[in-house]
Amino acid sequence: MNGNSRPNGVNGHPKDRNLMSRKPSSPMAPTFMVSAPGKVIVFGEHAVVHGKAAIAASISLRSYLLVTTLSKSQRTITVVFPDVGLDHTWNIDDLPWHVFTKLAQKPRYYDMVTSLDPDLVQAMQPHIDGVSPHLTGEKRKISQSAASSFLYLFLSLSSPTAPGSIYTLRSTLPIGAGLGSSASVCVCISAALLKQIHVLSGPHQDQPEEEVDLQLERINKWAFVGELCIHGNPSGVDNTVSTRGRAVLFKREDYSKPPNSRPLKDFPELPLLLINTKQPRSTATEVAKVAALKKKYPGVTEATLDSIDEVTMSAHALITSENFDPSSEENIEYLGDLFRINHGLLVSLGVSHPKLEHIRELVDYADIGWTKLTGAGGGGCAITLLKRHVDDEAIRELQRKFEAAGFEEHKTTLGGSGVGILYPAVLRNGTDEEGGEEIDQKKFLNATGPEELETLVGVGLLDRRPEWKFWQ
Ligand SMILES: Nc1ncnc2c1ncn2[C@@H]1O[C@H](COP(=O)(O)OP(=O)(O)OP(=O)(O)O)[C@@H](O)[C@H]1O
Ligand SMILES: C[C@@](O)(CCO)CC(=O)[O-]
Repeated sequence: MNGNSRPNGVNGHPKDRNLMSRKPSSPMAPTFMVSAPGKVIVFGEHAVVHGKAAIAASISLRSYLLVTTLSKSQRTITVVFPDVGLDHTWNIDDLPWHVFTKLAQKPRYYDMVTSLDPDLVQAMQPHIDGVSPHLTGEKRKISQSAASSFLYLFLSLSSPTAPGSIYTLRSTLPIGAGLGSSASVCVCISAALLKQIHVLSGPHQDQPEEEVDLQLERINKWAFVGELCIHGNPSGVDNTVSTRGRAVLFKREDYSKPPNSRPLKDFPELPLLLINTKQPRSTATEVAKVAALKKKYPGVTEATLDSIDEVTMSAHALITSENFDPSSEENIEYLGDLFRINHGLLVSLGVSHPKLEHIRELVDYADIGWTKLTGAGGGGCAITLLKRHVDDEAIRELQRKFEAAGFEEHKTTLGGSGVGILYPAVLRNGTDEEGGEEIDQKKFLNATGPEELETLVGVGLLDRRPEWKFWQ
């Protein structure tokens, strides 16, 4: 462990924490916040890792990262990610900047990085080993992988002269449930660090489309690098939809080139139920399972992945056709059939879970829709596309059965905004504070649960908060 690292440990509820000692004196920049959404993969998970197409849409559950710049004399960076029990401080001067003298060249913020640098990963390791000593097993791994992703991006994008800062992250997304929690965190980290090194312009009204696109691509590229630290082998679909929001058709055939991602304008507001098995799993493990299957049965696995590609492209053709009408029974049934087929193919790839099958069975018995797993599977979430004209009581009955089985329903909407910024971190929030309510770390950490967090800083669904700005 790096002797100068200071593992602080998160003990108890954030409300108990005395954060006053952290309050910066004469900060060098205003406190600001960034936010990015999670996603559902509607079609094509796993196949997308192997160069096939996927359709994904952003959801209204999001991560929020508050950046507090310290005074000039405070030469530390602190990550406070209470959702994963992470609270750690590094001295900026002790970080392994020396590794860049060995590397051919330090990556520049506009470079395209498609793999992790093994020298940097190795040099970082002693600074990660001491993170979250109060946790053990899987919990420690989760906490350390979030720290790795942050530190890799910090070292790549910042410099030894970076201002001391505190990065506080909270999310309304369930972690490791297939809803892109890691991607939304990585998009937040990328956007915050790029903002701090002053290489993001806007967002502002009338910003030309190409300029907006450039900023989003910059954020997306580094978010992908963060995902590399967590996942091992991400396709990039999650960070792309988290950065850009709305819905995309995504394909990455050649990992050394940028992916092909096409926005899906007017993505339909499909009548979906989003059910969480609450069975924990890791995306990296599920992705590795498919890779192992492909190695063992290359022909069969490739044919299965090709079939998933056909399903995705068939759904895409329907959704983008002129005659598509989401209120048409025939169209919904067509998409429903594709849900069922896509799920069956994922089952044969070995990435379902008995609890996901239980959700599917309950929906099938009720005969009110079509179900598929979403995200990496192995647990996590399933989505059910509801049939037209389903009786409300039948849905309530099903919801009771989900609850009795220990599953959780997430209420969310599809296709919202991508990465956004609140600069400075001040919201009107209906308070008497002159100029609005300043969001400081204490208030941010004290918000209990997703609802309070949404109320305090949420991007806002129905009553959009005008202070949040988006590149769009
Ligand atoms: N709220 C959070 N705070 C800090 N780190 C987080 C948070 N949410 C996710 N992470 C990081 O992301 C990892 C979870 O990523 P994983 O890919 O396994 O799940 P996911 O992104 O939710 O699912 P999927 O990739 O299937 O959509 C955690 O191990 C942690 O490192
Ligand atoms: C399983 C996967 O296809 C989706 C995870 O949300 C992995 C990826 O695309 O990186």
